[in-house]
Amino acid sequence: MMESLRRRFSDRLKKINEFFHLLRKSLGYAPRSALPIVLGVIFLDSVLIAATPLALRGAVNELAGHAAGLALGYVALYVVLEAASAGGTAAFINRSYARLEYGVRYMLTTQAYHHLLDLPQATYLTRKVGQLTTIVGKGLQGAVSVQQALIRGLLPAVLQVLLVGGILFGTVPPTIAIIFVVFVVFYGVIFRHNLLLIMAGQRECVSADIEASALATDAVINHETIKLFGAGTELSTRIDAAYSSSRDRWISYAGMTAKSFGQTALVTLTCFGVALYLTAEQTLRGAMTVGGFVMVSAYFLRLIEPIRFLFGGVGRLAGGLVDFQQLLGLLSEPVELETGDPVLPGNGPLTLEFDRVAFAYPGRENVLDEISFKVPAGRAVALVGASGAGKSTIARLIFRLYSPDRGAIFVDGVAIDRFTPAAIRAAIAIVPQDTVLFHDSIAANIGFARPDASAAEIDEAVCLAGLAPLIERLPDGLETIVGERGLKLSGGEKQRVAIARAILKRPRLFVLDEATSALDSATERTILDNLARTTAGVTTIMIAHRLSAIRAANEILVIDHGRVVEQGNHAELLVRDGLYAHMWRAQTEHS
Ligand SMILES: Nc1ncnc2c1ncn2[C@@H]1O[C@H](COP(=O)(O)OP(=O)(O)OP(=O)(O)O)[C@@H](O)[C@H]1O
Repeated sequence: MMESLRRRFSDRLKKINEFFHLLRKSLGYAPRSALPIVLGVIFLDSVLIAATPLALRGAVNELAGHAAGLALGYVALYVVLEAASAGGTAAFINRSYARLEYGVRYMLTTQAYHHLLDLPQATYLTRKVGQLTTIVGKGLQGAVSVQQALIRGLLPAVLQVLLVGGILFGTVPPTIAIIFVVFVVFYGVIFRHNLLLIMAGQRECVSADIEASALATDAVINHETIKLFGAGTELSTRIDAAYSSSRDRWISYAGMTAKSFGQTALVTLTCFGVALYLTAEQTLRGAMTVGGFVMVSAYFLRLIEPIRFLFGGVGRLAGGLVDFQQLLGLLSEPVELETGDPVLPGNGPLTLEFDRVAFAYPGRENVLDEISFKVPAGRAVALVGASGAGKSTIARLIFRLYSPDRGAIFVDGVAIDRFTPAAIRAAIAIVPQDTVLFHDSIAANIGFARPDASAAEIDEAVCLAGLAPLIERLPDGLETIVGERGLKLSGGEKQRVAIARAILKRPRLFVLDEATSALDSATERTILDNLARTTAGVTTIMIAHRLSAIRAANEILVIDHGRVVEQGNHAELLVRDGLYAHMWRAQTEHS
């Protein structure tokens, strides 16, 4: 019994701590200059609101006593206080609050997107893009709701409760002031209880939302594949199911908030009724003035407003906290480490060395097993082998998208983990196996490799990549927009954009991962000749299935099950009559 009480108490304490932690975090995103101004104006507004019923009481009492001069003075004061609060401070709060809110939106959006871009590759392989963007969008809105509920709901309510409480204790009989305290305490207890319950309900709704929108975004991204496989109906059914589960959860959540709203309305009305009854009774007995009655009723009515805002805001606050919590979770995921030297020394072609490198993707068997090889500066080395042998994985390790589990990789004799990933990536260019382009112009997609490149340099890269005939044919030339992920270009055209981009970068190490696999033989020959000229003197790693594309390499490494099983130039490997010779015969015999 004691143990279960202790556990319940510590659970509660944990939840309350978590709640305050989130509140503190959300305030952390408020611009420093805006927050004190907003808080100052809210304080002033609360003082005005608390003082107004006092002036009203004075006006009613003096009117009842027919003291014309004093009565008019109180009426004037009442009007001025009302106008100052309703017109002046309220407008100023809106204006200064906008600076705060948009400041938070800016800080959080930019921080969230910088963070997403800095997350390691592995994170993207386990999450859907729609999931990440929904978390950012909802989290941002959540932080704004939390701030709003706090700064425009909770804070004025607390300030007014304190001020009104103080005034009531000084001006009306204690029984009435005690009703007020009972009201605030009941209110507080229900508020806290409901907030925790509603947060739990919201959490379920939000995760259903994120799941549904991740599924829908994934479907939209893959719309072409869905059409090609006639899977539209199946996907629509799954999207329907996901959204209907989210709808059902939101409906039951709305029931929960309505119940909480009902409870608080009951407490408010009961306390209001009892307080007015007691005040009326005291007034009839002559213990209070009519002005005092009007004042008490004005205080309760005035308190109902911020309190209603607060209650109406419980759902928003709870929802905001849950969404914001999800975003904070994402923001706390570790980013790629940027420790190490930010620049690679020298500027010539790099030497590259793999020394007994072993690597496995998380939860998978070893892909690379004790791989060792060396590429001297300015030489071209080809990696060949069966599909899934681990060739692209070697490229990913060079780019530091992953780190070896054992062994080490060196550039110019220095271990690559001595440099930041950005430093390594700045020195290398890749033509990847699958080219994905930005929804932008061809020029922008090529220039992306080197934003300071001149138009003449982009034109040169376009020619070397064999893109010139295409550009001439297109009405908008280099300014042609390539569509979502480059969908308006053919596979071979996209690949040539990627080649132009890599050429423009003028790297110290080229990685060509199936760089010409989507091209016809004649175009491949021309581009390979151009590439040979461009990469002459630059260290190059070529990965290819079509052996004709790499036969000129200085050295060819045959990879099998994550190991280098043969090594030599084309002629040497043919003489050796091993796996390479077998692959070569298989390809030439069929052509
Ligand atoms: N992100 C990943 N997570 C888990 N396993 C992966 C991941 N990427 C690749 N693999 C697995 O690692 C192995 C090697 O993949 P890799 O892409 O290096 O092969 P490859 O030799 O380049 O193949 P291909 O010639 O078909 O491109 C494959 O079995 C693949 O399924």
